[in-house]
This record gives sequence, C-alpha cells and structure tokens, in this order.
Amino acid sequence: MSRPILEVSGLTMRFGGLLAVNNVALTVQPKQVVSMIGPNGAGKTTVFNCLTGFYQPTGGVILLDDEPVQHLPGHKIARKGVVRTFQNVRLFKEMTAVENLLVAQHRHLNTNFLAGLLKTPSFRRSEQTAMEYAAHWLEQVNLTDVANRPAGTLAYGQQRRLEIARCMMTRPRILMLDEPAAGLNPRETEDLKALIGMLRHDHDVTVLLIEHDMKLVMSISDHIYVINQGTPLADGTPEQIRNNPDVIKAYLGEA
Ligand SMILES: Nc1ncnc2c1ncn2[C@@H]1O[C@H](COP(=O)(O)OP(=O)(O)OP(=O)(O)O)[C@@H](O)[C@H]1O
Repeated sequence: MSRPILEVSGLTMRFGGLLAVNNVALTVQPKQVVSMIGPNGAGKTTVFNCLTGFYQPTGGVILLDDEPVQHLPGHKIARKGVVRTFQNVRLFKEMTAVENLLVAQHRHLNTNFLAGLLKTPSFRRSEQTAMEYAAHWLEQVNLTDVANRPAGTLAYGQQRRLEIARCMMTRPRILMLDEPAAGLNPRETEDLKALIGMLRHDHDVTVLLIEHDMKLVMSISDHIYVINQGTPLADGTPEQIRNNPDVIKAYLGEA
C-alpha cells in the first residue's frame, strides 16, 4: 500500500468545557474515498474544521504527506491542495456559474497589477487558460448550459455540483465534502456519486466525506470512520461497518 496522503492521530478539540473531538485518528490513502459518519453533533464538522486550518486543534497531529500541518492557517493548508465544501451551499449567488469558477482560479492567474492594466500578452494568455479550465469544469459537472446564469437561480443539485467544480478549479489533492447529498433528490444523489467516482478515477483526487445518506456512504467509500460524541466508535470497510454490532445499534439500525 502507498504512503497515506493524510494521517491524523490523537486529534482533540475542546470548546471550553465541551470536548467536541476526542482522540480521533484517520488514515487516508491517495485516491481513496473515506467517509466520516455519526449522529448530529458527533464532531464530524469540527474534525473538518481542524483539518482545513479553520480551527487550531487543542491536541493531536495532522500529517499531510508526512508533514505536520496542525499549526498552519487555512490559506496555507488550502495551498497544499486541501479544499472543502460546507454543509450549506456557499456560492456567490449574484455571480454567474462561470464567474464563480473564475474567482477560484485567481491563484493560478497572472495577477500582476501592471500586466492586468496593460493587458499584456501573458495576462491575456493566462485569462484564456482560466476561461478554458472553467469551461472544462462546467462540462465535467454538466453545467455548460447554465454557464451564464446567476448561481443563485440554479437548482439546488446544480449549485452543489458548481461548488465541487469550484473546488476543482484550484486543482486540489484532497477534496473534503461536508454532507454533499443533503437536500438532493435520489437522481441528483446518483449524479453526485458518479461525479465523485469520476474525480477519483480521472483526476486522482482523494475524497473525504461527511454524509448522513447511508446508501451513498456504503456504495462509495473505501473506508468509513464512525464517530460518536466526539469519540471514535469504529472504522472499517463498508462491509465491516455494516456488520459491526455497535454501529448497527447506534446508527444503522435506524437507517
Ligand atoms: N465553535 C464552536 N464553539 C462551541 N461549540 C462548538 C463549536 N463548533 C462545534 N461545537 C460543538 O461541537 C459539537 C460537535 O459539533 P459538529 O458540528 O462538529 O458535529 P457534527 O458531527 O458535524 O454534526 P452534524 O452532523 O449535525 O453536522 C457540538 O456539540 C457543537 O455544538
């Protein structure tokens, strides 16, 4: 097996008297789809917030390609290729779908002020490349037809796909999706599943998923971590998790 792209040990996050994340460990191999499940308030989003530098964890080690990153701010972690979506869609609603993708591209653009003012050939080339890349991703997520519509007017499932495309504009290595199927109908969830599979197979992306839709989790994950009240309860393949008595009792029994 290759070296883990992400290895988390002893991750702990305390908010005053509340231990929201207690000694969580995760090992993620490149190109895997790894899911985190657990009831509401289990601490899953807090783990995401620690992994993306939004919170500085109270304790623990986060290794990205063997390099400790638990002390780094969010923008530095993003630069290392870790990007995420949020539970609630966070698009620029007044901007068109394609504009939403172009704003994510700024790091790869030639943003030299003078070059932009003078519209130098290299600036134009970099603008052209950004536009082509945005068109590519709109096509990949099947949104070419609505490229010029304000993002806020798109159907919910389309907005979710646009968010993923926006993440992909930054050429991530790890894509973290927080409840991407929430609010989707069964067909949109199937589209999402196909999209995640395509990202992994065609774009070498590693996917970390928080999701309550057990059918999706079971069908797409290589490995699943179960968290309960901030504490790891079990981890394993979908088959192992499906047959784990503690998990059945705590979660799957009601699904
Ligand atoms: N910034 C914060 N300050 C104080 N408490 C917080 C903060 N963020 C999260 N919590 C608390 O930490 C616990 C874990 O919350 P978290 O959102 O991580 O759970 P979750 O598993 O993602 O839940 P859900 O499935 O509902 O999204 C909750 O009790 C929550 O109220």
